[in-house]
Parts: sequence; structure tokens; C-alpha cells
Amino acid sequence: MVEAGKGKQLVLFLDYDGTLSPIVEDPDRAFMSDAMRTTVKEVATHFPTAIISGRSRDKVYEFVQLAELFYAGSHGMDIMGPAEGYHGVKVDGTRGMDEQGNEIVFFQPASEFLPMMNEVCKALEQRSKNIQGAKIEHNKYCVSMHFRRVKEENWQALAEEVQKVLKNYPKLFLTQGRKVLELRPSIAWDKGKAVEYLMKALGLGFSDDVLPVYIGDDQTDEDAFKVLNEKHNGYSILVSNVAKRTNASFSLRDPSEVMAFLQSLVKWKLRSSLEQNSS
Ligand SMILES: O=P(O)(O)OC[C@H]1O[C@H](O[C@H]2O[C@H](CO)[C@@H](O)[C@H](O)[C@H]2O)[C@H](O)[C@@H](O)[C@@H]1O
Repeated sequence: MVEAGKGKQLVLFLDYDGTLSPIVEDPDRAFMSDAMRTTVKEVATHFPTAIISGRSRDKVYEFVQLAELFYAGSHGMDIMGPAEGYHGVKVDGTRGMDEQGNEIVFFQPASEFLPMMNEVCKALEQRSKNIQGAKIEHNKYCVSMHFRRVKEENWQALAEEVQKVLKNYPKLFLTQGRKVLELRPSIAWDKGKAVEYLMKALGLGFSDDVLPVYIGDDQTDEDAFKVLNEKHNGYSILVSNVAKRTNASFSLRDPSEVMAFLQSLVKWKLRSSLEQNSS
């Protein structure tokens, strides 16, 4: 990668759960370590960096707390970032203000689905209330039904309840992640599309002098891996400590290896800047 990256602008796309934070029982407690936050902050000073998560954008921001990054929540359906972009590159998109009064750009291709997702959330709550351990997470443009804390013998019953809800919403579809079922709008948008949008919005495009890197651990990251491999000669990296069928070309075992990898990118960047300045 050091060779491939020579003279190119690296762009980093990072998934959150299982990539920057370890998988834990309670989704509300999936905190990222301070060391990881420092590392991501540092990496973002050298390379345009975006977090692309299945979580709601607000929730993932609450965990990461770095204003300088781009965020794509709801599996890419809720994109927001600083309007001045990266090193002054003006970013395309609808402009607005965040709560702190900073100018931002945002893009929400599934915004019309919000009332439907609110309804779905209520329906799932109703249908799962007697299944112990089931937990619903409203991720704005998608809804997650967690079953990590449900006894295995009740998984089937829970899946059937989710299917019953889905039947009433033909404009939604079901995906499965790590002990989670997710209902999302059937629109032609996913984490791969979000990567393409961000590359364009950042004014980087997919030219030969840009090297996108995507790191993720879950099924929905596969869409982004495909985009990087098929179209853009990028680096797709799966986070997993077991062998898995994947579109990714490389792998790291866990978030601690992700952190070490990100730190090595920073060192490499500093070294190559020094070399350039002394030549
Ligand atoms: O795209 P991601 O950032 O990886 O988000 C995917 C889902 O991650 C979260 O769930 C997963 O992590 C939880 C905390 O470690 C774990 O308890 C759960 O079993 C995992 O599926 C998140 O809570 C979901 O809403 C995201 O869609």
C-alpha cells in the first residue's frame, strides 16, 4: 500500500461498530477508546476522513465527537460534513447550520421515509415486547432489531415478528448484520453509494491520483468494498478475526489492529512529507 499510495491523496472511510469500537452486548455502550479517538483525529488532519455507519448520524457523532470528520449515518442515507470540506475544498450539497452555528453540508436521499420509519419502530416495539432481550434501535432512516441478548431458542419467533411488520411496508427491505435485523428503505442507496457521493462532494472524484481506503466489519460494508474494488482501485479492508466470504481484499483482526494501521498511515504521511521537503 505504501507503494500504491506514493504521490496519491489517500481518503479514509471508516465504519464504526466492530471497526472503531469493539462489539459489546449493549449497543448504547459501544464506546470508542480515547486512544482510538486521538488516532482518528490525527488521521483526519492528514487525510479526508469519513465515518460510514448503520447507526443514526447523531448517535455515531455522540460516540466519535470529532467535528472535523464527515459522517454518513443510516447506512449512508444521512450524510453531513463541514461545508469548508477538506483543506478548503468547497463541498457540494445542501447547506445549513449545525447546533453550534457551524456551516455544514448534508444529503439525505431517504428523507421522505422518516414518518414511515417512526411507525415501523412503534410496530416493532409492539410485536417484540414479549420477547425478552429484544432491543430496538431507531437509526433514523433504518430501524434495527437487536437479538444479541435474546435466547437462541427465541430467535426464530423474533424474526417472524419482524417479517410480519415488514409485510405491511412493501417499500422497505430486510438485511441482517451481527445479531441484528434491520429494516431499511428500498432505494438504490447504500454505503457504496455514500462513498461515491462523498468522493465527488469532496472534489476528489476517483482519479488515478486518489487512493480511497475503506475499513469495515459487517455485511453492509460489502457494498462499499465492491465499489472500491470494481471501480476505483481502492483498498478494501475487512475487520474480522475469522475467515469470511467477503469482497474485501485485505483484513485486520479487530479494532486494535485498525488503530495500529491508522497510526502507521500517519507515520508514513509524516515521513513522506519530510522526504519531500528535504529533496
Ligand atoms: O455500520 P456500523 O457502524 O458497523 O453499524 C452496524 C450496526 O452496529 C451496531 O450493532 C452492532 O454493534 C453493537 C455494539 O457493539 C452490538 O451490540 C450489536 O449486536 C451489533 O449488531 C448498532 O447498534 C446498529 O444499529 C448498527 O446498524
